[in-house]
Amino acid sequence: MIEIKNISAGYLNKEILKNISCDIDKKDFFGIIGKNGTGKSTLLRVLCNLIKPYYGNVLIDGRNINSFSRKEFAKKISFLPQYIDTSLSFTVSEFIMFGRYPYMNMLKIPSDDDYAAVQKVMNFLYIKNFAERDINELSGGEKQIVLIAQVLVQETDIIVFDEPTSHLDIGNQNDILEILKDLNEKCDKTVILTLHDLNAAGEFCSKLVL
Ligand SMILES: Nc1ncnc2c1ncn2[C@@H]1O[C@H](COP(=O)(O)OP(=O)(O)OP(=O)(O)O)[C@@H](O)[C@H]1O
Repeated sequence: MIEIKNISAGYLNKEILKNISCDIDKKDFFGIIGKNGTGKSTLLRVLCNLIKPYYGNVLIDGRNINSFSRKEFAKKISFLPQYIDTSLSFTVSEFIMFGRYPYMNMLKIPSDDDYAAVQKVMNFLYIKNFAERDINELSGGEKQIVLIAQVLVQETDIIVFDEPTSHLDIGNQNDILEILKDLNEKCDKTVILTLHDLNAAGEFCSKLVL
């Protein structure tokens, strides 16, 4: 259970979110919709502890998110931002492995468990055949699935996506949303996402906030 309590937040002294409260249940496929620039990404950043609110709190299972260590928090909640730089050259399996950072020791050498987790996610998303390809050679839709793989390999109960279907054609949008729905229904993940497609939001989300 996530409780967003009376959040006011923004950038420098520009307040974007004013007194926002809502509860997100463990089983929710929770959609956030709204016009451009209304603060959807800002709310996700607050939820993922990337920016501090001016006022208010976010609690996960009754615990204030400020009380988690970075690694502890990264095992609880994973986040796929709207824009992510994939310009550096990595193979798909190397790129997915970055998602295992909360489980690695100071030397950052992947363990057998880390390799097994990457394989498991690639099997789940049917992308094993991409494993050795350079991430920059993939199409937009293929890359999006690899980004989701990196989030999943973090093995958190809560996954947060900022517009996971933007820039995708309708077929790919649907495929991605079906994957997220499976994660929610079959793998018991709490899914929180922003969407612009109101039809898709209505079809897939169990709860929507505007
Ligand atoms: N890093 C930042 N520094 C300063 N202002 C920002 C920053 N990020 C966003 N903003 C401003 O905060 C407001 C809300 O932006 P935000 O990205 O949260 O909106 P959004 O609802 O997610 O928009 P969109 O649907 O276009 O992605 C906008 O006015 C934006 O210009």
